Amino acid sequence: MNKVIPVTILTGYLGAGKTTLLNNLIEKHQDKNFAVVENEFGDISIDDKLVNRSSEGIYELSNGCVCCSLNTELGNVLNKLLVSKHDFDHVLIEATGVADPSKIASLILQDLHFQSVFRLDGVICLVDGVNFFQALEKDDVLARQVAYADVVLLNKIDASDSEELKNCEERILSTNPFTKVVKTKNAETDLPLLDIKSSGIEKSLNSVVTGSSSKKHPVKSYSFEFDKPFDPQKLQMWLSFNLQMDNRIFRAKGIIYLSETSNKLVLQSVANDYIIDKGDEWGNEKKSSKFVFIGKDLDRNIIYEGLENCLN
Ligand SMILES: Nc1nc2c(ncn2[C@@H]2O[C@H](COP(=O)(O)OP(=O)(O)OP(=O)(O)O)[C@@H](O)[C@H]2O)c(=O)[nH]1
Repeated sequence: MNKVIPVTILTGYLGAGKTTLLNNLIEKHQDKNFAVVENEFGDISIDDKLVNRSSEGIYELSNGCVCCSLNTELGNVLNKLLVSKHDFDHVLIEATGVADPSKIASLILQDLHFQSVFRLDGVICLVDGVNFFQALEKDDVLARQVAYADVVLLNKIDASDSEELKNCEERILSTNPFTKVVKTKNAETDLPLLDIKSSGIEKSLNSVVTGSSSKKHPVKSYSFEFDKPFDPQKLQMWLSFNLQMDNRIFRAKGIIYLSETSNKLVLQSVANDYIIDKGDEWGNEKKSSKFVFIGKDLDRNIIYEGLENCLN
């Protein structure tokens, strides 16, 4: 297998509708050969389509998909899939109801071996429109799941009233202003959820209001824009310190403007890792850097001043 395989992570709190979405995606994309990685085999209601159980613990389905359980570390499971005889062109990982998706995402983004085989396509978070706020109060996990999501499906709209849904949507967007929120029943949507990487950080950052912040909850997001170019060394040091050593920022995205290059640089950070990739050429576009940071106990002014000190 020598093509780069997209990986989609499905997250969401217990019972939010992840399995429902997984089944929808498999049904809708008959052309794809999925490798589905689940926490526990049996979660997914596709048993009737099973045709055989291979010795490596990978289940082959009649539609060409394979399915295996996340019974050991994800790295081992992915390696097992890669060395298996099975051919697949997209990986769907259903993360456990209480998982922190950043751990999964950072394995794909940072592991040198996996980097060359997989690319993180997107993180889709299922939110239960009926009990979102109760789940939020229990712990940080749901806020983290929302913070990492490229798309949030605000599900079970049939069972929740419009006022409640409006509050949920506001809260989701104030936690993560660059996510896309789609209201769904049975996790059904026409919005493309796979191969969404191309929709880009840039577009999402452009829609973020500069300097926005959420209101009275611990997970906040702040966005910043700078017209002057950055000094690459200074910025690298600031990013290493704040993203790798300090645990308060748990998600960051950005477009970086350096005077040395005619291309944009794209920053992606999950958990304590970050990567900077070459983006499109600036062309005639007005050059500026844009960042969004999501995390807990963040101080907007300190971040702003820290970044300002890294300008040329
Ligand atoms: N009313 C309603 N029920 C839904 C909707 N979507 C899913 N459900 C139901 O909610 C229950 C949980 O859905 P799942 O898809 O299993 O949720 P999950 O996130 O995979 O659950 P866990 O794996 O236990 O965390 C099932 O009974 C679904 O049929 C919806 O939009 N409206």
